[in-house]
Amino acid sequence: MHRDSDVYENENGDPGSLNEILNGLSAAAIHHEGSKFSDIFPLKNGSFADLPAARISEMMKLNSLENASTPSLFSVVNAILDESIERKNGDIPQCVASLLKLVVQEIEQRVSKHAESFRKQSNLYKSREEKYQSKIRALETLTTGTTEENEIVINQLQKIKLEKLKIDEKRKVEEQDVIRLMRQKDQYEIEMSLLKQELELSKKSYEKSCAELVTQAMETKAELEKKLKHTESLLNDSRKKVKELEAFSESKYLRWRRKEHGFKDFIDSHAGALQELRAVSESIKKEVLKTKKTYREEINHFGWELKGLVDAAQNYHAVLAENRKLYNEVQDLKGNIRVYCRIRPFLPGQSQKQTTIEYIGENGELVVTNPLKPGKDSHRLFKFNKVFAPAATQEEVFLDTQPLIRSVLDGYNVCIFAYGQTGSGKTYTMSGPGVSAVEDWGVNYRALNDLFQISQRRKSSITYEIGVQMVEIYNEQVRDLLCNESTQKRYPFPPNGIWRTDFFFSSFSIEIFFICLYYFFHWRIIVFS
Ligand SMILES: Nc1ncnc2c1ncn2[C@@H]1O[C@H](COP(=O)(O)OP(=O)(O)OP(=O)(O)O)[C@@H](O)[C@H]1O
Repeated sequence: MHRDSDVYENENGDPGSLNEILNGLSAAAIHHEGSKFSDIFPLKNGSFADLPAARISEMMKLNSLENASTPSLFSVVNAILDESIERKNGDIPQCVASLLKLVVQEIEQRVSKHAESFRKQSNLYKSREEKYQSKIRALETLTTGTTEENEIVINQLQKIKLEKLKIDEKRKVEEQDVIRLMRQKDQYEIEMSLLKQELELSKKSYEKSCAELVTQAMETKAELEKKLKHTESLLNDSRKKVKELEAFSESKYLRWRRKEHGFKDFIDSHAGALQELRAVSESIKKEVLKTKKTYREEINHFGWELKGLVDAAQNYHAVLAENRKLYNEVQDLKGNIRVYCRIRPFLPGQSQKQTTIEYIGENGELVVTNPLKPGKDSHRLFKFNKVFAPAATQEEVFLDTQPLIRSVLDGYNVCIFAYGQTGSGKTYTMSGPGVSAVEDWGVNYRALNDLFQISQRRKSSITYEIGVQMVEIYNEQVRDLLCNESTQKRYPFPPNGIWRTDFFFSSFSIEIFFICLYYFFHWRIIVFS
């Protein structure tokens, strides 16, 4: 940085003009390293208002204004004011005001410095003038000496006069400069006073707006605090409500979740069932179509069969009569009365060696021995329709009588007569040793079971009316075993008195056991239309 003494003297030690000084100041400012003013203030292309507050404060701290030239400082001030007037409607921010203040202070300092330097220079010029005046006087005294010396002195005087003239001219120029600078200074001072006034006004308006803002801020703060308290209380209430709602929604969520699962399962199961139903419906449709087709075919076929059946029904009575005739012929051939013999095995405790059975033939022959009689009489031959050996089962005995029993369903009378001495096995054969096991069932149970099964199978076409009669012949007396009244028990029985539609079975310790089954039936001929 140039010192003040350097500014006001040129290289030869002569004082420089004000323009040079200013130029020197500008050059010094321009070549100052890292603080070129045009870099700090973008006056032409940029905008002062674009400068951030941080940048302005940085400039203020760096003393960048000391390095700036005075015209550039004035340009800055003008630019700030123009900018503020144009953009901010006269409002000047605090930072800008501070900067302006600094700029104005800098200008004031410089102006005072310049005035001081001008005073010093003026004094210097006055002292030099006095020195030259004394020199002139000395020279004038010398002129009174020798002419040569006088001439020399005159010449020197001329030179000095010339120099003086030059200096006077320079001085006049400098005085003019000083006057100009003084005028400029006055102008600047006027501008500065105007600026100061504007600054004061701006400051006042700024302070006023600041105060207003502060009161507003206070009011707003109080209001906000009030609102904050209200909001906090609301927030607390809301939090409580949120917690309650959360708990409620959680429970509701769980309940809905359970319901959803239930519905889902229900829907899944129903969807599955629906699919199955659809599949079943499809198959049923197909089946229905198929059945319709089959039904149509069967109807046709049935029509033909019905026709045959009607023909057969018309011929039934004739066929039945023929059947009866043939059956009778078979019975005649076989014999209407058939006699079977069943040999009871030895009872526990009876000796096996005491048997009198000599021979059992396949064709119903039976040879018994009597060791008490001699010769031919010791053997006796009996002839039956069939002889059942001691090992014969209840079923084998029944199977031989079954066709005969079934013929009652065709309208024939059948009688099974069991005869034998006490303990020979009549009850065993007809009823059986017990009813709990089917294999023990005797002829009665098996016959009735068989007849009921057949009547059940035929119930769609034939209705059977079944009656039973159970009588006892004992000591040449015939008695009704199913009658409760003692007067009517003995033979002759009242008309239809012995027919019972109930069944009654019991075992009897009697000599002769007799059972007769008589089935009434009537045909019901079904005619299909
Ligand atoms: N085929 C058989 N196999 C095994 N045991 C039999 C057979 N037949 C009869 N019995 C037995 O012989 C005994 C007498 O039989 P059952 O009572 O049937 O004779 P019953 O002729 O009816 O006599 P009653 O005339 O005195 O009534 C019974 O203990 C019976 O179990």
